[in-house]
Amino acid sequence: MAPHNKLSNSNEDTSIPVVSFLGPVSSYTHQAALGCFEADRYDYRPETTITDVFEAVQCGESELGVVPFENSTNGAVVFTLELLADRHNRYPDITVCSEAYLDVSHCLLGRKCAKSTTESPVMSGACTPTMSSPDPLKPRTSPLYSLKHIKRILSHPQAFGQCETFLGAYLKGVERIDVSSTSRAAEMVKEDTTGTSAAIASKLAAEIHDIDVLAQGIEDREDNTTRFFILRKGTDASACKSSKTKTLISFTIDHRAPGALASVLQCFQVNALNLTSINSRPTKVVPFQYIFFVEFEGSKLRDPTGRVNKALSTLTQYVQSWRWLGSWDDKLGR
Ligand SMILES: O=C(O)C(=O)C[C@]1(C(=O)O)C=C[C@@H](O)C=C1
Repeated sequence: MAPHNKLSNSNEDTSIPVVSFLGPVSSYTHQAALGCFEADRYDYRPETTITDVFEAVQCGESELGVVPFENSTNGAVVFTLELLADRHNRYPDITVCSEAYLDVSHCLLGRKCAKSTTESPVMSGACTPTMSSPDPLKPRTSPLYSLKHIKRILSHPQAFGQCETFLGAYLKGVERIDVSSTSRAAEMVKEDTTGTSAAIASKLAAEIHDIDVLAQGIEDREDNTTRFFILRKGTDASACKSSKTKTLISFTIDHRAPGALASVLQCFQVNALNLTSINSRPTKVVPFQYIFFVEFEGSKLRDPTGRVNKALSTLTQYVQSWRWLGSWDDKLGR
């Protein structure tokens, strides 16, 4: 990996690789990055948006980038898919070289209500069975303090989608504001002197920004997990060391040709390659036509049976365009 970040002017090469991540510090992406790269061997650089991470890697400012890809409760991170779709060829050299899984447990962060810190939190009527909702979902946790003073909730849109049951029960109808990350939400709540804003963010964000934890474990599911991609520029032939690997491709097809998508998917079936995810985003050329993303088990870079490269060469006859987006070691369950 080419070193970039010079620490001194001496002839001795003391440079360390830069890792960009969706910041600010204490975002879940930051926590995922910390689990992948030893803090003393890498220069961590927080970026404001996922786009900034892609740009830093593409222009060579950063050797590696960490971005969220999907969540087990709320699905794909559309911002990342949009960038991987790369409609204007802005990130031609970006590939996925690794992945990381992080258990995600959210807190509601804010200021305890000055008047009612001892008041027991009041449960809304959302859990009471009604004619229209005879079997309402029960949140996994209840607030530690009253939430009566909360007028707005800030978070990353992904995090809102992972906490719907808690929000529906205790903060129904409260305004939601989408921000670039959960840690940015925590920063903004810290800055709000009225004390009426709350953030959905991590416990680490509460500690770093010195704000109160009003509720914890507010995610809908205990097994809430987010998968992150590690990006690099170009190909790292040594990215696939394990016997379990994954590959991601994107492609477009002729939407008028019946069975075009089925023909592409069949290339994987006939080569006994198991699919692990399928996503799509609009082409933004013709309405309701899509760029597809298919992820499957196997590596283009280390392909002893030749099945991956066979599938990839066969699918070229069914697609209008396609792109290999990377092969890496499967980290699920490790
Ligand atoms: O906002 C953050 O802290 C992030 O790192 C982003 C992100 C995401 O986009 O999925 C990461 C993990 C959680 O799923 C919620 C938000």
